[in-house]
Amino acid sequence: MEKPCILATRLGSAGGIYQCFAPSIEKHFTIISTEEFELKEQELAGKIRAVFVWGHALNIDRNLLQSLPNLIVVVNGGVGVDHLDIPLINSFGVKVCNTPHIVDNATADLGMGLMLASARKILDGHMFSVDHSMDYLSETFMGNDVSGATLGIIGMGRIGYKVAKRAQGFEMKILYHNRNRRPEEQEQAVGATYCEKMEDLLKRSDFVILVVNLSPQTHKLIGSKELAMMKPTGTLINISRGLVVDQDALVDALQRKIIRAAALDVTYPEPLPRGHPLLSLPNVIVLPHLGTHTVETYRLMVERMVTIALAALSGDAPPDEVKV
Ligand SMILES: O=C(O)C(=O)CO
Repeated sequence: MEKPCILATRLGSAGGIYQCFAPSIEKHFTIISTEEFELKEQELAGKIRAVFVWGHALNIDRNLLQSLPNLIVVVNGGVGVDHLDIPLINSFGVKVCNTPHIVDNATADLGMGLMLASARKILDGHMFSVDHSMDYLSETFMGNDVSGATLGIIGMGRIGYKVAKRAQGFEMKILYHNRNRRPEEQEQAVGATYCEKMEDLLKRSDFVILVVNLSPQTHKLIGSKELAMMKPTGTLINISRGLVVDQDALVDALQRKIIRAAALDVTYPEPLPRGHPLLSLPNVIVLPHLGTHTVETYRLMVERMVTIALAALSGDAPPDEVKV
């Protein structure tokens, strides 16, 4: 029997780094890459039952949805679905699902990695080892302690909580700010103290990590006013979405030494264009949104995406449907 088709961004492209995950999809589906779809839209459109999407790689707009009459489900690899117009997709009778839980550890690990890399000048040290262009004893390499420092977590959902667990291992003092306070036993389990006002957290933290979803409430949540509340020795770490921070305000705060450092997995746009001021500032680390990028996490994520698509196609309620 002919397998149903899925339209997959990134995964399908020949030789793409995600090619190694294709076999678990191909057990059940034929993968149509976006490139192939563009070339043979007339022939393929009616066969596509699911779309697998990672981030902004595919714009699922009205035109695309109109061209896929038999589409049942859009499955997002990762938790954040701010790049998807869910009401529009649903208006075509198509469900949207994501893969929460699976990405939590990898994303929390990366947050810790950014904090350590920034505080301990790990990238500067590597650059020195490569080209010896700096003085080994220069203050460039003089870092700051993570152990014992105060970490402020803004957004205490699943990933924020995982960050807290890790920070506990580093004997950090942990503050958090969240729409809803966690039950006392959960706070105690990771030694986290609730700050009802974000301002308190900003003033008291050595490291502030952003772990919120992007929403109208969190859009540019951190601007010049909030940055000015941070300690001059403070570091901002962002593993949520670029747009949670006003990037111009961040550049200004770093240039004027209002805060000491920033470590960003996410920016807008992604990647930042060459020559962007954040890329040439000292004390700034910018990654190209690597939060979930581990072989193990991608393998689990792709398997989960297959499970979701199979459920949706068989008419069952798919797991992890995102409802708005
Ligand atoms: O899961 C997601 O949405 C992420 O962006 C993790 O970095």
